[in-house]
Amino acid sequence: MQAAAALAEQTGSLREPVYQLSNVGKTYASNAIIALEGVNLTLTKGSFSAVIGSSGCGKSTLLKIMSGLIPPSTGRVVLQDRPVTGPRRDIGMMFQQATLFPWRTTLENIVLPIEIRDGKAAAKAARKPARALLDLVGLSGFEDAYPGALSGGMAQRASICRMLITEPAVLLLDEPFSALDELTRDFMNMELQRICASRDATAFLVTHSIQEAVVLADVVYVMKPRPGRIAEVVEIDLPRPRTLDMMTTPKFGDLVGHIRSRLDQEAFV
Ligand SMILES: Nc1ncnc2c1ncn2[C@@H]1O[C@H](COP(=O)(O)OP(=O)(O)OP(=O)(O)O)[C@@H](O)[C@H]1O
Repeated sequence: MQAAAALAEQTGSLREPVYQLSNVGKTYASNAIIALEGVNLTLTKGSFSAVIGSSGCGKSTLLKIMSGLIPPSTGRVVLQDRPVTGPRRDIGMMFQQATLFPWRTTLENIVLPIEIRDGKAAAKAARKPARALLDLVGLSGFEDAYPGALSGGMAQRASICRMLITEPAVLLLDEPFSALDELTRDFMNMELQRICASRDATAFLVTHSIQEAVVLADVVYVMKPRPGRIAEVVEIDLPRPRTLDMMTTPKFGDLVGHIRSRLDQEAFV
């Protein structure tokens, strides 16, 4: 019992649920494809979850439903006790590309969600917290730089700030560093862990990399296609903070090997 309680604490399952999906399914009307079936998952406060699966297993569909962009065909999606029926202020999103506007400075890009939501005066007031976020992600001094002058990693740091400025309850991360080179990606993953821990953020990551899922997540959801479903939930009981050195340990290798064995091999390199 004690061991179970310790594991539950480590994986965050003793903390309050933030985001809950119950029996979520999606059938696209245009082609009658069952993209998702019977998906159940709970994200607890401060937890980091990852979803991995071969191409076409429904990861994007799941993320679109979670972000409120498309409705599920069946089931319930609840964030902070309220059903998700469309895009919401308390949902933060980050994509593969930073999608910063090139004609706005870094600071102006970061406060843009506030400007759209609450107007120019509110965006001006948000400059102070935006500067604090730039400091958090190591971009102090780049407030007035235009995106063209930022590296790929720096641009993604700026988009982390833009995601965090509205203080979302959950962060939905769609392969945020997959366009970066491997070294930068590893480094940014460690940065993401640090930033999430410092804000007690609840995060959900879609990735094609088993290593990335294992090094970052408390829980990895392994998906399988036709119909898209969660085939296994793997708890990652590695200590925190995670380090890149951990990736060379036998325990890490065992976890990666286990997840790999559950996936359709042909979709992974
Ligand atoms: N808008 C849509 N209309 C019809 N079918 C769709 C639509 N979007 C996705 N699908 C189908 O749903 C299934 C799941 O697709 P989805 O894009 O969610 O998978 P994925 O795991 O994100 O794939 P990938 O890793 O290649 O991005 C696929 O069979 C796909 O063809």
